[in-house]
Amino acid sequence: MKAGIIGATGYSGIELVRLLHFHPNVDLVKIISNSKNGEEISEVFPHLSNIFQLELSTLDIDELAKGVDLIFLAVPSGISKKILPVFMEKEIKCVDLSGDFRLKNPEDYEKWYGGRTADKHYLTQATYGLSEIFKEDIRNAHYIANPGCYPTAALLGLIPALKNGIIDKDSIIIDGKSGASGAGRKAATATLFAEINENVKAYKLGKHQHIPEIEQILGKVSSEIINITFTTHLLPITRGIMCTMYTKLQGTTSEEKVIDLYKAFYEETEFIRIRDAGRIPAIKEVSGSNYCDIGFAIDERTGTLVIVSCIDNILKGAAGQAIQNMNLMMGWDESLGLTAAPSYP
Ligand SMILES: NC(=O)C1=CN([C@@H]2O[C@H](COP(=O)(O)OP(=O)(O)OC[C@H]3O[C@@H](n4cnc5c(N)ncnc54)[C@H](OP(=O)(O)O)[C@@H]3O)[C@@H](O)[C@H]2O)C=CC1
Ligand SMILES: CC(=O)N[C@@H](CCC(=O)OP(=O)(O)O)C(=O)O
Repeated sequence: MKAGIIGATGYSGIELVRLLHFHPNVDLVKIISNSKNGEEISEVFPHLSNIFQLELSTLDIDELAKGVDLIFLAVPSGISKKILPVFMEKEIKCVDLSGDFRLKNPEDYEKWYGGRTADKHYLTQATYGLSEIFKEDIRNAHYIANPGCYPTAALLGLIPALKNGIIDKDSIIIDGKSGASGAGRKAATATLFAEINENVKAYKLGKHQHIPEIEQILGKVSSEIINITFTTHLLPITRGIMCTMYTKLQGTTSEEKVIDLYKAFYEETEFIRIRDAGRIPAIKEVSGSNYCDIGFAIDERTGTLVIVSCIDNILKGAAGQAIQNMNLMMGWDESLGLTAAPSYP
């Protein structure tokens, strides 16, 4: 199958290039960049020297549509909503990594992202691609709204407890922490070395664009209105996300019972690893892989279940999950091209 990437020079885009080059069923034939038009990808990114050669070109939608079966859009939110509808009209399969097609309520998009949402006709055609939770919908989809990085970690950690009624839906607090690559490759003061090194900052308090996305999906799986408290922090590391989640338990239970429940919930999945009692995951234990590792602790004094969920933001939080969704859409094994173990340390 022939694939193309729009936004191949960004952090998610270049990770898609690396993963798709080694994917057994994909021929990566088009890589699009406005800023590096005409340059060889391995000249712009020397880590690909002697591995992958292809010239970057500017976006010509008609020409691109003629040459590929599937497109990945790895461009900023606000850009995809202008491009994806054109591919929808041409019935070319797409996986969009941006936030433009995730929120189904136009008012939410306007409030949290700013600007007008995509037309409803196109918005409703995009399937939310949280691979493990909406597998059957994704298998039948043509267009995927790939989840945000924080929502992937948070939702995979919360959904089994919420769906099984073991936590109070009104008591969800998510403490999210991300490496700097989550902010993308564009130059910005907030992600300068001198700003993040030996520092940790909280940001976008009560204003993060992933709040409505997490609430939308928790609401969908529980059929209830869910409001969360969500705070994000920037860590002095390159890759990785940790979401530590605090929720009140409904009644009493044990860590072993919670672990058994999660292991049963994710029994059929490839990339979720549920930790045994007392073994809390760390970012380094998933970095460079498509895994999401989840661990638990119960604070019996306060009746609180603490859930810790870790992913690599560029893999399971972006390019890795995008490929997992492509595999599902194409009817292939969902782990094709994604079997690398985490790189440690
Ligand atoms: N980084 C992460 O951890 C995650 C990112 N995402 C989402 O994935 C998408 C890509 O993110 P990321 O890789 O971090 O972003 P980057 O900022 O690293 O890269 C953005 C890419 O988009 C291209 N681009 C920028 N502006 C335009 C434009 N106006 N028209 C067309 N192309 C444009 C740039 O290429 P050029 O200027 O060369 O054309 C570049 O290749 C975003 O929507 C982001 O929200 C989702 C989950 C996690
Ligand atoms: C560290 C950092 O800045 N991370 C970004 C994650 C961006 C992202 O994935 O956002 P989309 O929803 O637009 O895809 C943030 O917190 O906004």
